[in-house]
Amino acid sequence: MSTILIRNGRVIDPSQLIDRIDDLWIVDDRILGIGPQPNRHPDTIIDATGQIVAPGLIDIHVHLREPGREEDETIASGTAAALAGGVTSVACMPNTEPAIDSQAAAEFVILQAKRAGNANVFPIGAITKGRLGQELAEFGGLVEGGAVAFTDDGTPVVSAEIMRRALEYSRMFDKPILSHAEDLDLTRGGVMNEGIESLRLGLRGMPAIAEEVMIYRDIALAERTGGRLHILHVSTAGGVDLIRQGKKRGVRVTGEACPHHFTLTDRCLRTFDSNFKMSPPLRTDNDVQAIIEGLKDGTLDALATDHAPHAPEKKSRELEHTPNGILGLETFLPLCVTYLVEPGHLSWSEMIRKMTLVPAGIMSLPRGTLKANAIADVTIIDPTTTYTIDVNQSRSKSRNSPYHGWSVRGRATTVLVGGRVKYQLAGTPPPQSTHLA
Ligand SMILES: NC(=O)N[C@@H](CC(=O)O)C(=O)O
Repeated sequence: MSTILIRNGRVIDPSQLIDRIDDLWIVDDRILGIGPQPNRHPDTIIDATGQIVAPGLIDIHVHLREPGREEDETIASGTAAALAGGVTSVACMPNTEPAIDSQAAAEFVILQAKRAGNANVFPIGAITKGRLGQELAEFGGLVEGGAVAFTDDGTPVVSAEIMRRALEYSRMFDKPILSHAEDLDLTRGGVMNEGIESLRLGLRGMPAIAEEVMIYRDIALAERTGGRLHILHVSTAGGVDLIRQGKKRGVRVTGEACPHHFTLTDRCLRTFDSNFKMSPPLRTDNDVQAIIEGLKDGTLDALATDHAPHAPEKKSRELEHTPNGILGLETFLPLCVTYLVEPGHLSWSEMIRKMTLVPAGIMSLPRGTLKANAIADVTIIDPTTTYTIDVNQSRSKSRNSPYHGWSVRGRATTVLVGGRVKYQLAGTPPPQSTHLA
């Protein structure tokens, strides 16, 4: 038996409404409890004075690229990047090659994650076979193989009929359908948001309405079927409002926001830098404000990254030919601290809730809490440290971050997965053994 005491940190656990200076005790792979534990003696002590002790962060929108695109990322490299960002669990997207659309494919992901031994990985299954939008995938087999949700992310489900069936069928498994909300006719050929900036730059735009019509459709289908719908990477003011209205009507809909959609705008494209190209695209100041409002009033339930690594040779093509997407895992926490907590939009507890308890709830992951007997995934955060993001230090195989050189605040210093220290930021004092050498 091994007992770890994480001493004197500011323990923030939204699942128990805890935010106080206290000790956290771990025995083997489980949480023992918060506060004094009579007759217990730690084998190891981690001093968390001045730091925040939170449930391990969860990112439910991650592209790990394996199988098939190992030049961009592998399950090992992506989960190493997760740990360096304080993320102990990721749910990974099925737009791999081949797509994760079968029990065997889901099992492969779980096996590779076990081999890597970094963060926990929960695979997400495709809605349609091969993500081709034609025929539903075998949800039962996928669930059997460990899939926690379904999506064709990267592309929308074009057919409303198939989306309706997916929402109906998923009820049998109580798993959410994740919507990549995009009307492909409206976005065809676009490389950025459609608006005054695309006009100035002479670049083909993707209008906000392309996202909004699909969010509208999918909420209507969820309302009709009673299925559970989660809207991925919400980027538009109109989208936030549709989710808000849907929730008011009692539709089972949740939404997520990614850091790039509340820290950047389409003005960034003036540089023609491909690291500002992603799907959905960066929008306007008005949309950024709406996303922040949505996070504040609970319309946007979760924070997630849409970590989308692409190898340098792909991201160095001209804007029109470069793939969509940017890295997210290592910059997730500092961007949320710097742009949500520091300006006072969210409290620490509210932010951590959207990175732990809520995403765990959306995908029914047995994670996201420091309750006694829970799996001991813990992220220790230095809330005041400022540092400069250096993409060349990334554990990802790719380098496509628009945040290189940015000065940010807040960083994970020690990360435990299943009661084991899996990551320590360089310069962090190692855990102290209480036994004589
Ligand atoms: N979000 C992105 O910009 N890219 C995603 C897929 C997607 O387009 O959603 C990717 O897989 O690269």
